[in-house]
Amino acid sequence: MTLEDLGYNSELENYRKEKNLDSFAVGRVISEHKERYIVKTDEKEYGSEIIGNLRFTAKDRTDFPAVGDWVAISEYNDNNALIHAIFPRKTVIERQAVGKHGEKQIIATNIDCAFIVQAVDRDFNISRIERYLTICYTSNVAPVIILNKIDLIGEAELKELVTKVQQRIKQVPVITMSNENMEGIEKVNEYIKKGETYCLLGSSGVGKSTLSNNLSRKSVMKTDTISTSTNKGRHVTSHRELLILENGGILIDNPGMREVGITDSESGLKNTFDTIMNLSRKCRFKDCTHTIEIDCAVISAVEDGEIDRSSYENYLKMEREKEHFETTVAEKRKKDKNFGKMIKNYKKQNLKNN
Ligand SMILES: Nc1nc2c(ncn2[C@@H]2O[C@H](COP(=O)(O)OP(=O)(O)OP(=O)(O)O)[C@@H](O)[C@H]2O)c(=O)[nH]1
Ligand SMILES: [Zn+2]
Repeated sequence: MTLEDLGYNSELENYRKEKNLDSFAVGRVISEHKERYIVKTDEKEYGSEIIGNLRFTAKDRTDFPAVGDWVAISEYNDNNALIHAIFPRKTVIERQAVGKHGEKQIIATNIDCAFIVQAVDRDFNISRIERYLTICYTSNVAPVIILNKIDLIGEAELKELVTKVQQRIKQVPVITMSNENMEGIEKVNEYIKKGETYCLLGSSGVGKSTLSNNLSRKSVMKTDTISTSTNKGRHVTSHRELLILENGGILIDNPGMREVGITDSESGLKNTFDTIMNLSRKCRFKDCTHTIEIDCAVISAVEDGEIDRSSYENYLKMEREKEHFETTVAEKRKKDKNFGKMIKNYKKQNLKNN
């Protein structure tokens, strides 16, 4: 195993030299659980935590390591290491943090290409594909659509589904496959290049784990857990979330990939709904919301059937989610600022009184 097998490249090596990180070892975060990280190097895996300085300078959760990150570490015993620095992230897939409005949570970093997996039976839903697509475009991750479980439907039905997808989503490759009879798996493999990192996005039950098993050398997914002793004498067991695939690609399979909410996804929405975006230039009002305005080019196009109505409705829904996220962030900032002011005044007051 070399670092290159894990996706290390000259860009990262240049950064290491530039920042004088030569005295540290380099590894990739392959799992995270409650601020304990498993970092894989070319030699072994370490249970790791971050150094105090990294914690104190962190502005929010996104400054903490995440699965997929490259990190500089120092070994402090055979099994454990300290994380001193996180290398710059090429891409970041993040979502609205569960239960914490206006906060982001990183799901995985440094992903080159995402497979958006959907099953052709009950799960099939183009709006959901558009949602994952928006997430990909927001994070600069190249998308590929996989329609799985094609063994469950007939050829004609499949053809119809593919046409439907391609009518609404242009310029994204669509692969049809089955884990059951292995049809189409080789088409998935064609997209996987050595040293590049991939992930599977999709709802529960669409066949992601089965597919990653089929793509990886060994069936390690659900069976293989690793146990790492911590400095506190505890044992942490965690699933490996990063796999090396048969043809040298790296696959991140992370539980967070199942439900991914919209954050500040301006660029993602623009790319996913490019037809709507292009048309909106023809609306009478510059700030047209394409809902109630007169002379709205988007509404006209929906009425003429030029834009699919469910695609339009999906766009409006995600736009609202995006706005909700942004408003919450703005309100939070204001609150934090007011709180900061209060502390400052309090300190001033204290100085005066003493
Ligand atoms: N008929 C059929 N069943 C499949 C196919 N792929 C997966 N399955 C079945 O679908 C079920 C769910 O598959 P998983 O691979 O666990 O799905 P998942 O997306 O990983 O689900 P989560 O782990 O909950 O996110 C299992 O019973 C699989 O055997 C397929 O191509 N055809
Ligand atoms: Zn409009």
